[in-house]
Amino acid sequence: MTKLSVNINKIATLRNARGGNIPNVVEAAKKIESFGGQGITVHPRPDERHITYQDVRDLSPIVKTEFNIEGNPVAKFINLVLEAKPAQVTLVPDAEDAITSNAGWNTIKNKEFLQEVIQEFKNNGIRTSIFVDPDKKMIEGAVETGAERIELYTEAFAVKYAKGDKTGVEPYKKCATLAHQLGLGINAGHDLSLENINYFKDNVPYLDEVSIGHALIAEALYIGLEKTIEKYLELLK
Ligand SMILES: CC(=O)[C@@H](O)[C@H](O)COP(=O)(O)O
Ligand SMILES: NCC(=O)COP(=O)(O)O
Repeated sequence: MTKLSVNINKIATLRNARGGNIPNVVEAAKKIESFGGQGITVHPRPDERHITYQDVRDLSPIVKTEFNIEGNPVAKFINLVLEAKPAQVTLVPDAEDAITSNAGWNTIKNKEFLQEVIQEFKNNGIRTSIFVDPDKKMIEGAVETGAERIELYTEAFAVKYAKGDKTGVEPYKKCATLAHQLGLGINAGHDLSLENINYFKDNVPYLDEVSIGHALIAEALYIGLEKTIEKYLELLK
């Protein structure tokens, strides 16, 4: 079974639009868990445009499933993660001004840096995952960093799938098989949705977990959060 971790960034985006506390991200996380969500993902960005550092501190004691914090491991982020002690940290090489995550790590060029950061998280009992493009060389490089998992960056698959081109899944199949052979766990995320998740899941082996936010929160506007989560869980069985 592939676990569903719900990314709640967009709930914070809505809250921040008015500056108050509606919707409340802590209450939303509790509801998501009560609806069957198997994890909560947040991606605090340096400008705190959605999830704030304080949100991470508030969520940390209340998340009962798997708490996953994503971000670029700059000093401020590392300190926050060490304080929050989530089950998993996902390292993403996103630039400060990027509108959203737009590339995976070059695991070869950044090997020493990643080894150092990953070791620090491991010493603190936090599972590490690194965001990578579906490129075999980057998967081989990921093993060298000491990360326990990779998160396959699924935007390229999602873009092709939306155009009716199902071949976009091929590199993901190959990379997931290789990653599994090399002993890595496999997560995936970015632009996954009710439209494409079933095809991805059925075609990519050894998928431990997907984190889904943007589409899931948008879909919930039409059919409600509970029903949306139910549908994902059914498609991920
Ligand atoms: C790491 C990743 O894939 C991103 O999808 C991310 O977590 C979403 O971030 P935004 O909500 O800021 O677009
Ligand atoms: N790691 C990917 C994630 O958490 C959610 O990405 P998206 O569904 O908001 O594109």
